[in-house]
Amino acid sequence: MGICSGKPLPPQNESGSDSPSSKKKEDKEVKHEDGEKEEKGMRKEAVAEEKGGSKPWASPFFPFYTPSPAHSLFWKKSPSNGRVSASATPGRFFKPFLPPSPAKHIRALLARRQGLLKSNEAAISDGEVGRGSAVALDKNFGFSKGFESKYELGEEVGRGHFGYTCCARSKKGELKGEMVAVKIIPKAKMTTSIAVEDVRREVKILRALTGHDNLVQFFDAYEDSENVYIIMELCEGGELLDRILSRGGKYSEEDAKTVMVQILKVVAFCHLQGVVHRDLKPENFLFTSKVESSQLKAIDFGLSDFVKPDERLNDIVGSAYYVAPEVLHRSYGTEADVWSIGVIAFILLCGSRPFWARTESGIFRAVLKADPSFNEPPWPSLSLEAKDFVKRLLSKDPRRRMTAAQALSHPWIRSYNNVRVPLDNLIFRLMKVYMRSSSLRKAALRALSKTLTMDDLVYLKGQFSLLEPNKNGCITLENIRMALLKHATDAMKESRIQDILTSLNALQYRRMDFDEFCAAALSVHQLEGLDRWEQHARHAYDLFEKDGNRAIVIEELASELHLSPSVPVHAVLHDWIRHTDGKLSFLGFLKLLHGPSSHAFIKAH
Ligand SMILES: Nc1ncnc2c1ncn2[C@@H]1O[C@H](COP(=O)(O)OP(=O)(O)OP(=O)(O)O)[C@@H](O)[C@H]1O
Ligand SMILES: [Ca+2]
Ligand SMILES: [Ca+2]
Repeated sequence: MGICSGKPLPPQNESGSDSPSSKKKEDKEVKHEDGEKEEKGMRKEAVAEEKGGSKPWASPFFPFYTPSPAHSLFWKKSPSNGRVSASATPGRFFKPFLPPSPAKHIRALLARRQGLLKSNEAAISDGEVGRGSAVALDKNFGFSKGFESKYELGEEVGRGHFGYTCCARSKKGELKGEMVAVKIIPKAKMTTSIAVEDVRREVKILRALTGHDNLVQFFDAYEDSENVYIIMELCEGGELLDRILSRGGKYSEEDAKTVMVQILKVVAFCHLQGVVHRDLKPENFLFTSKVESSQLKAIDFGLSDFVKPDERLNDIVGSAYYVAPEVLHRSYGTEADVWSIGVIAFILLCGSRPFWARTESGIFRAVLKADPSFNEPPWPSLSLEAKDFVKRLLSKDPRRRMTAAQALSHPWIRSYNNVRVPLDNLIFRLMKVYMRSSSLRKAALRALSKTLTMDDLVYLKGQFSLLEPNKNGCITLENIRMALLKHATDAMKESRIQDILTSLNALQYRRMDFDEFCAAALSVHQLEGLDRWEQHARHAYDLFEKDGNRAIVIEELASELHLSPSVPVHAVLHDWIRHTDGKLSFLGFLKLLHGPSSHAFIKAH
């Protein structure tokens, strides 16, 4: 079955960051994957386009793009009526003004959901042999019945790979007379248990998270023998992608901030609730109305999942242009969403995609290896803060990447309308490791915390006050429990609060003041990613020398860092201890800051 998309495919004639020499291999890879015809067809078209390319930018709109059907319904003046116009597609030399286009899902994702992977590929892909095979599927969801008696279905307003959305009028109940949106997912399309589970989770997550200002409001879910019907608020302003395109790609910094703040708020909220969206892209944000300043709403939780703070997911999910490197490495958490937001931010500010190539594997290579350029126009004319903001979202190492809550406290965003920053799960993860650390490591972190800048402290102060310290300026485990309960939805109440509290058990018999909180909740990895890291570290080491450094023997240091017995500790740790007095050297100090070693730590040495 071909993959049905409600929109034309993106132009395929741009030069990506992948090398031409890799093309042969990609052609081969395409043969194994679903969407082969589509890709090949597009390639032919691309060649034709390259030969006859004419200047597309005379029009404020991109002529190859047909907006979603929602446009014709809600937008009086649609920015484009035309279908793909081969001759008008931008040519190679128009880079860097490559407009974004509707993103396709990663092919392996679709293949798994359609049961198209060969059984051994499916097994390798995530060790779930047989999940994709044709065992009788239970397509009963336990949703309400009698959709037709409650709603009068109207026109289609949008379409995706998994379902199509219509507007509808409510005939009964609280919403009587009101217009709603109904996402209809045909059961016939659910050919694997993965596809069925996706729908189950989509509704469960929507139901649990509904209520946030920037998340589409969920009303109910229905089913009959043919379809699942998800009833939501009707967003009449169209997709963010359509707005980006109708503006000719670029947003002023102020306008980009308006969009970014709303995206970050809803994503920070999802992450706190333990939900990762996994498909953030401009198509999945809708405006509530045609008014330029109308609210933005996140939709489409079809690929979303629950993830615990220390859990790593491994299935490759999302849309190629927006997928984070660690997703391709099959070990990721909520940070992957932040990467996608970085891609959206990059597009908003400069009008083109940071990672582009002709084929899916080319895009993946770019995501893994290429650094987007911030030297080409319009970047030199944008503020340093805007660039720093985008770079810190597009950090390849997820541990160095800002969280959504941190991004809301970044200087570029912070100045915007006094944004309220929500509680950040990251602080609990870091506090947990801190609480389990030796007094030597705590002293090292405390020294480092004394070198934090005002910007770092703004975020930490905000987080500390969200935990509502007692009058004496200290937090206890009870404060954390209350703060978590206050911010939790049903999604989180399931298990996570208890998990977090258990992980912080060491706080049970003591309290923590702000100074110690800074040492506990700072991220060494994030600081390491900054240009000024060397200065920070040197300064911190000087402070540590004055107050904290002590003599330590190699064996003690090895056990402190949880080095496995197989590591030749004397050879490895030789330079970490100063020979003159047996105290930590600067190198040892840096290693200790990282805390108990991971596998990667030992390998990296
Ligand atoms: N609440 C809504 N109000 C108005 N339009 C909506 C609403 N929800 C969805 N749509 C429209 O329907 C389209 C498809 O919905 P959605 O993205 O949820 O489907 P999907 O099949 O999961 O898509 P995808 O291929 O991205 O996975 C959206 O892009 C949007 O244009
Ligand atoms: Ca979608
Ligand atoms: Ca979807």
